[in-house]
Amino acid sequence: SCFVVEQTPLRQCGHYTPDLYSTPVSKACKSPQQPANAFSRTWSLAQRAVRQSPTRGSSPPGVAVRCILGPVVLTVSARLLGRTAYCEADVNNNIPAEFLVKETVPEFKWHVLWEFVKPQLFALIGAVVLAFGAAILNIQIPLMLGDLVNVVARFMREHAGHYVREIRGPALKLLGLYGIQGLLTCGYIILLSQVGERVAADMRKTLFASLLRQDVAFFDANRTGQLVNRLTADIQEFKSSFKLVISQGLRSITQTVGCFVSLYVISPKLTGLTVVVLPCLVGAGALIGSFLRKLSRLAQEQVSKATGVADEALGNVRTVKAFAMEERELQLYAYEVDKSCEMNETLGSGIAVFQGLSNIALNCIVLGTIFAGGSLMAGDEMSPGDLMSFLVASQTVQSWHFVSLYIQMVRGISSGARVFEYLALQPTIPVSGGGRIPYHSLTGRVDFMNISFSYPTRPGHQILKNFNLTLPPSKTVAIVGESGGGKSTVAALLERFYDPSNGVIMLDGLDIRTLDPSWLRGQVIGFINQEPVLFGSSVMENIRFGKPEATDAEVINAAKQANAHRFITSFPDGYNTVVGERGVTLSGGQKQRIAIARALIKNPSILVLDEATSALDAESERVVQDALDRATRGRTVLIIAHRLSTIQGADLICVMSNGRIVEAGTHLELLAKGGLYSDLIRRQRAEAQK
Ligand SMILES: Nc1ncnc2c1ncn2[C@@H]1O[C@H](COP(=O)(O)OP(=O)(O)OP(=O)(O)O)[C@@H](O)[C@H]1O
Repeated sequence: SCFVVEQTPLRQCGHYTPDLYSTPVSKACKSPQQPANAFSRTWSLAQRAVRQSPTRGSSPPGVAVRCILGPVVLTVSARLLGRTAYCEADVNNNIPAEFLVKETVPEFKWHVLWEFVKPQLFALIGAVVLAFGAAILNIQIPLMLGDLVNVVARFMREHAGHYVREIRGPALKLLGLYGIQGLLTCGYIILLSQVGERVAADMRKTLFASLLRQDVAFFDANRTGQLVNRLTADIQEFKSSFKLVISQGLRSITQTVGCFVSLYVISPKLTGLTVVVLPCLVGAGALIGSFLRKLSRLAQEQVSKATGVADEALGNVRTVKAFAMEERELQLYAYEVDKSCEMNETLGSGIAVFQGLSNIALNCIVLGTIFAGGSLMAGDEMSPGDLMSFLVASQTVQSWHFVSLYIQMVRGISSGARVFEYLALQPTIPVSGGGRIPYHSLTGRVDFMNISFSYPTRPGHQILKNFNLTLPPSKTVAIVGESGGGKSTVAALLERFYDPSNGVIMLDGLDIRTLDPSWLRGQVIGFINQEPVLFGSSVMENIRFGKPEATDAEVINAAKQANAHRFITSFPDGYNTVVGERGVTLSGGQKQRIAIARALIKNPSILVLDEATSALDAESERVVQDALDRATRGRTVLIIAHRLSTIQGADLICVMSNGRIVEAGTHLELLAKGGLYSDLIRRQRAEAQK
């Protein structure tokens, strides 16, 4: 019998196996029955068999039997060892606790799986046919071994003819069969690996696209880590199960004839031979193994890289959405996923070659044993039937595999169902689609009309109540008010991160729900917030995020407008300076100015500044404020402000309280009024003097 070595994490149990599916070895080794135990159990069974089971024929158990069957037992033991560990590894696969303990299990949708499998149908059918062929050969091989033994037996009985000449024919036939079996095994594993990797890659891309499409409210309700896990752990689990169930399931069903073997024999004489042969095989296996492990590590690193891209995009989804960059993030992710798909396919092929070679090697041990042991049969110490029954039985110890297969199938189905659950989600706010206003006729007037709003995650907590506000074209309007009063919520509604529960937001007299959100966010509104989020790429790429098609000259021009050009060019790598994850290598003021350049490069008609300078020290604030003053010229501007000093020049200042505007006017008008605004000013001055 052959087994899929790729999924047998024996490495740290003292045996080599490449871990394609990254099953944690510690878990695999912690299986209730250690492989070493399996080996000694097989060994002791073999000894008992020698003591308790005399051969059915007249020949006494003697040297010949031991010489022939000893290495065969070792071979089969080695296989059983692998098999046992394999089964246990399956049972102890690495499913994080959160995935094992689930209150509700979503339904597995076969038609969705079909959509992913359909493009790989030919490869899948090929894999099934080859696997089936390998399984049929696995049944044939012991029978042919029996024929071979009969030739040997006849020669022993009749002592006629030339031994080597007589045995050559069946031996070559068997050798050919081993070769074909190895090829079939190699072929179906390559195909299955290809199908598994491509289905998984397609699932990852589709799931990522589906996640990026979701509303901001969806991300309020779900933890990014969990989403990323669905992209990684769940799909990985599903892929492993998919491959395993097809390969092992098919073979087990085909090969398990229902017979259990209890004929294990020791051959002290041939143990010496085995001691010479096995280390060579183990050495060769270890060599190939280390190569495959390296491949496996690289492939896993690539998978993590892809996950990193997804994690960053999903973690910064507001920024991605504010720049309508869902499509670009999807492309970046698809690129990394395709790379990891390619590496995993190479790894799969390596494992397949290893599997084929190990099958040939192991089978050749059996052949060698019979070849060598045949000469010992001359002593009539064993009947051919005994040998046959042993050989056949060694091929049929597969039935215990069904249990682990079933467990793996259940895991695969629940992982798949969790993935499909997110694929089926439909956002309430589409990413794109809807009307656009031609650039030359867009004035940038915004009207919030009778807006009421509660966040979907807190439906009982009303943030805005009959909120009314107009942003006149090319004017600057500032909103001030107590913290948590709903100022940022106004900006989020304008960006269409959420839709109001009641009321309408108009852009140039058109309900923004009828407009294309991708156009609105990508071209009309420039959004700069208190803690700008940068991506871990170069300064150039970060600014270009605002307009992917921008030339270098446009990027530099935007940086100049944002007062950023001088500090960028002072870096040794200039615009190619990599800013580190989330821009950690830059100061707050530098990050802010790059964010301003990123917003300005798309030349937005409306600029939303959400406390853009409140996190900066006085010097940085001055430079950034200077950049903002330049940036706001000629645009409709909404400033959400905490520090009242920065908004005194605004055309209109609105004071928010209890979800609505309670005061509005210029700085001087509001001061003269002596209401809430002048209170805020007084309080802030008092705090500054402390
Ligand atoms: N994503 C969200 N989900 C649920 N509630 C939210 C969400 N974002 C904000 N809130 C709640 O909405 C209310 C208004 O928040 P918002 O950020 O609009 O206030 P703010 O006036 O901008 O406050 P600050 O000046 O402190 O930034 C707060 O009570 C806040 O807890």
